[in-house]
Amino acid sequence: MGKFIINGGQHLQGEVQISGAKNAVLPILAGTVLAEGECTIGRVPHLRDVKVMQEVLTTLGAKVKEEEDKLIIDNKGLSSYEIPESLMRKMRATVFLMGPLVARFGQFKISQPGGCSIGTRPIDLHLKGLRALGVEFKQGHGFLEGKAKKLTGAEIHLDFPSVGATENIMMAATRAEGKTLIYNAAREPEIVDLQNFLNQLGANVRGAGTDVIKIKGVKKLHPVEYQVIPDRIEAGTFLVAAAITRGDVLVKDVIPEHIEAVIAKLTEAGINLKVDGDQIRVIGQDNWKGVNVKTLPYPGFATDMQAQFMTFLSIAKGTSVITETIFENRLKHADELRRMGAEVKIEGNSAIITGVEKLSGTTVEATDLRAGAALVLAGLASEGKTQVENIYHIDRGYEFLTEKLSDLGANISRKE
Ligand SMILES: CC(=O)N[C@H]1[C@@H](OP(=O)(O)OP(=O)(O)OC[C@H]2O[C@@H](n3ccc(=O)[nH]c3=O)[C@H](O)[C@@H]2O)O[C@H](CO)[C@@H](O)[C@@H]1O
Ligand SMILES: C=C(OP(=O)(O)O)C(=O)O
Repeated sequence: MGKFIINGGQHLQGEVQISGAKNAVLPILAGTVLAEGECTIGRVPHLRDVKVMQEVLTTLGAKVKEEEDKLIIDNKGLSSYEIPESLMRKMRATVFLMGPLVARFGQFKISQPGGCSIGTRPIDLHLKGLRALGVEFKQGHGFLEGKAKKLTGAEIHLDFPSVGATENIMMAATRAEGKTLIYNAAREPEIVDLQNFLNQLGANVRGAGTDVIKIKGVKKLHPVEYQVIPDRIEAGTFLVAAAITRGDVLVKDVIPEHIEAVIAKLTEAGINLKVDGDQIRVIGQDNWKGVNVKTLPYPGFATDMQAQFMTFLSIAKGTSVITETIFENRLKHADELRRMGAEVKIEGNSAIITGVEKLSGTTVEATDLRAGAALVLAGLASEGKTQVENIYHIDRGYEFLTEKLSDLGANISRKE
């Protein structure tokens, strides 16, 4: 298993280009199943999760070709609606295929996805929504089958604005007869991106970005070329990397409105940010102050930026409180940051952070994707050598991370 070796202390300088969004591309790739023919998806990041989705589509019978940052997916010959357990295990995002498969084949078979280190992550809201559209489920030992003789539009009230449930229901409803209304829908930018993609396929989806999404079912969808949005979490991570190393970095190809909550918190901490179109420049300085952060559904502060902020706040002046409200077990990075000298106390779903002057390099372990990113940031900011282990988690969500950081002057290398 690979590790990163980081010799901290460099001030990052230069420009960095943000890649396509992992959380946008995964449902969109699943959504290509809806259209019989060849879809070309652009700005696809080279990530482990994307590879797994490619493998899943190929297993279902699609022909997938890679051309630089494009994936060309020919779904004409799709012959299977069953995802093998070995692939389901590799990635939770395979659940996004429930909606598209039931819309195309009237059925699917997947293995029941488990939780992961950040929480139990049930899929009850996905199932509730699909059931309302007419899907009947059979759950067996380790598998979950869904079948619908016919999909019919329905009014669905989500108990929580789940991103994945909203996406699955949207995709299934594109081919349902009549109108579907999703109330308390998730409002994340990736939902808007999925709506734009589906509408280009010929679907009739309105309201993404608000908490009510309306879908009028259509008979047929056709293949398209589509480019996914830039990754707001990767962008946020680079903003923190620049600030924490007291650097001067221009983050390019970002949609600033997508990370307003992150920009607001960095600004409140005293970091100097200049937003200009689709670029954000961070001019780091020596001191910044602690701030309180509470993770919330969009447009609140993203849970996927929480770990990176814990690193940032661990060397801020004063005390900060981070409250994680989305996932029940997403503060594990605190243990690893403590090993690097951070002072973090966990109380329930909150982390109380007393800023220290500096962190010191040591060997730490990435427990999940963003925890891993937080440890890389800690390594960049700390004195001495940091070894981040289990970086396969980080490979799920950051394209060319060592290359991008090295180009900014970081001393980071990868050992397999
Ligand atoms: C691939 C992708 O897009 N992943 C993102 C997506 O995950 P994901 O779609 O899994 O996140 P959800 O919004 O569904 O989950 C949020 C909360 O709702 C709970 N829940 C969800 C579904 C359900 O049926 N029942 C239920 O109880 C979850 O356990 C969690 O506590 O949104 C999360 C929240 O912004 C992000 O952290 C993930 O990076
Ligand atoms: C939790 C994340 O992703 P996933 O839902 O794919 O596990 C993430 O991107 O931080």
